[in-house]
Amino acid sequence: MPSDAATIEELLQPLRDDPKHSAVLLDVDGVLAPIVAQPDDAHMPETTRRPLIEVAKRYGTVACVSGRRASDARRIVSLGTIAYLGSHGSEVLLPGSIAPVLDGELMAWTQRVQAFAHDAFGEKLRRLRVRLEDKEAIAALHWRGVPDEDDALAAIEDVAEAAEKAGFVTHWGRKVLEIRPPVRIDKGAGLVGLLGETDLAAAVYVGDDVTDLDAFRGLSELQERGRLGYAVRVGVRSDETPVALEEEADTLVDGPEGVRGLLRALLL
Ligand SMILES: O=P(O)(O)OC[C@H]1O[C@H](O[C@H]2O[C@H](CO)[C@@H](O)[C@H](O)[C@H]2O)[C@H](O)[C@@H](O)[C@@H]1O
Repeated sequence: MPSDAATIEELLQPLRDDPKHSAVLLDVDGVLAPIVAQPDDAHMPETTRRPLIEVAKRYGTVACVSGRRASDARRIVSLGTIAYLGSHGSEVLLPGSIAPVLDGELMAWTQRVQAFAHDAFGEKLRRLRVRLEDKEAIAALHWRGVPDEDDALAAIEDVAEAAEKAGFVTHWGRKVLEIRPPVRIDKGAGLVGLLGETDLAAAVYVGDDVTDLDAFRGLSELQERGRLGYAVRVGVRSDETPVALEEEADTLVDGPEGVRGLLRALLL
């Protein structure tokens, strides 16, 4: 992160100068929706929804980019006029669409991923109160808030090792292990797919986790391709902030409250 960090208002000025040719790109969990123990309980507060509705009216492109299924991200954000990139950029749900466009290569793995996950999710993980999230081609094991997080993590590390041996790819997020197919899943590639044919003056991406680093790099790729002028990468600080996110972000804001402030700053 640059040491002579400008204020968020200053960093967002190029977007405010040309909102119709600017993109506002937002992660969901830990950014718009505060982190909670049960993924199904996540929601975006009304105090965030109000400025987001105004941002969606003013800016040319507004999209949520989530590790969740695109439809799940839209359920949480509950705004039909913006785009959703789900499953870490692999699914595209355009504004007003009923169903997402899915990545065929990824979806072809659903049965194999789910079979592995259900076998792995045995008596031991259940006793430790680990939760299994079914995202079709991706399976997620969550241990946030279980009675013994250390024991749960140790058991999940064993599952990760077995998953890698079985040919899957594992990815660690905020108190979650994802078991993924060995195909490219990348928020940056998703963004380049969504915006690669659009000429943008400026864009901001806001994220809180390792998977968001790919989105930061996606902005750089759009710049290198000459499709995007100015880019600002915003990290969302928490007690779980990955070091790499702090290093690669242009600036940091504090939690979903800080994101709300950023949305309001886009409307100044
Ligand atoms: O890319 P995101 O929109 O940030 O999605 C990342 C993961 O978010 C969810 O898990 C995280 O949030 C949960 C609810 O606050 C929390 O309980 C969990 O510990 C976090 O890892 C979601 O369940 C995952 O599928 C997403 O990949």
